[in-house]
Amino acid sequence: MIEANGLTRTFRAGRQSIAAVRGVDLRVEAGEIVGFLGPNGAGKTTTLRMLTTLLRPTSGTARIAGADLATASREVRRRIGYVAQYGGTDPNALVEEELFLQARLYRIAAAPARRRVAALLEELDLGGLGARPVGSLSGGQRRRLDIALGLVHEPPVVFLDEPTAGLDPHSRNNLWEHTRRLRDDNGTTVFLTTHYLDEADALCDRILVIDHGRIVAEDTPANLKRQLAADVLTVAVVGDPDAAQRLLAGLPGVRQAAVTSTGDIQVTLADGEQGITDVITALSGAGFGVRALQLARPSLDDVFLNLTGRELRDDPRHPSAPIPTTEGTEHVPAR
Ligand SMILES: Nc1ncnc2c1ncn2[C@@H]1O[C@H](COP(=O)(O)OP(=O)(O)OP(=O)(O)O)[C@@H](O)[C@H]1O
Repeated sequence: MIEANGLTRTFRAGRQSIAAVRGVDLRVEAGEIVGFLGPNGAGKTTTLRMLTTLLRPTSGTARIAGADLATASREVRRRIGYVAQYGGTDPNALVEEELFLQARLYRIAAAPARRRVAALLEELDLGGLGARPVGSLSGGQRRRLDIALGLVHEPPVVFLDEPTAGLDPHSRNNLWEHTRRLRDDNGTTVFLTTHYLDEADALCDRILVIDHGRIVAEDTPANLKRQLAADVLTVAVVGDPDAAQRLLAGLPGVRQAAVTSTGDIQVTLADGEQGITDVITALSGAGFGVRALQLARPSLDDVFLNLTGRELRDDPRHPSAPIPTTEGTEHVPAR
């Protein structure tokens, strides 16, 4: 559904040449939800702007929903929805007017446009808000309107730029639910950028990590965690911890075993779920009792740090604690 080869963009800033995106290859299948992550300045926005025809690549090619970016950019625009980080909607316009206008801009005739608006209001949980001025919506409602505006022409692919930035946790969950539904009910392909690793983990089938203009990793969240960060098991044994440590250090699947200052044994495992069984079996076979066990699974933060040497959330523009919106709670209807 999205295929890019060697996508490159260099900017000129005075005498300087800035290689923002340096040969990005990517492939997104129909119906996938793919998260595009990277530290500040990594090249996410530049890539997104190229894929959505807003910026011409310096070199490289891409096809979106079957249309070539360079030779059929108008067709690309027709086949994609793009939800920018800051929607430019007039705050005084009414919600349904905005949607209707957008539908008309896509040359949808008046009667079907009205039907489409009604369906979208329902789909994105905005029923009853059609006659409200856009400026009166809460943060979560506003983001859902932005998404509805991007979906008016029923595009098979939608690009979301930081869809939940600044929303409170409840509104973020609600938006994830809507994004999943887009894919599950309509088969829409979703390509999104995010600064929230928990969002990428919870929502995305696959993650692409970009750093210094190049893709440095791509896989499912689970595989990335397995490959790039380890599970750590802390065991408290009844018996001599040094002897237990020597025993555990020799087990297959154990990368490292060390006795901590409190006399526990910290075991780094390639695969925590399998490893925990092997550790217990080996300890009890050698006559050690087990007083306590604790397994720490890696997070995408660990993966990210390993890959880029940087935290994803070290930018004050993207605080780790989401800024609450005026809306306290939003109802996610049971499905
Ligand atoms: N119009 C421009 N002129 C010059 N340099 C630019 C321009 N746009 C982006 N850059 C540079 O290209 C690099 C990549 O920027 P880009 O905005 O794509 O990163 P990003 O990953 O989206 O970052 P952020 O998370 O901060 O939004 C940065 O070094 C940026 O300063």
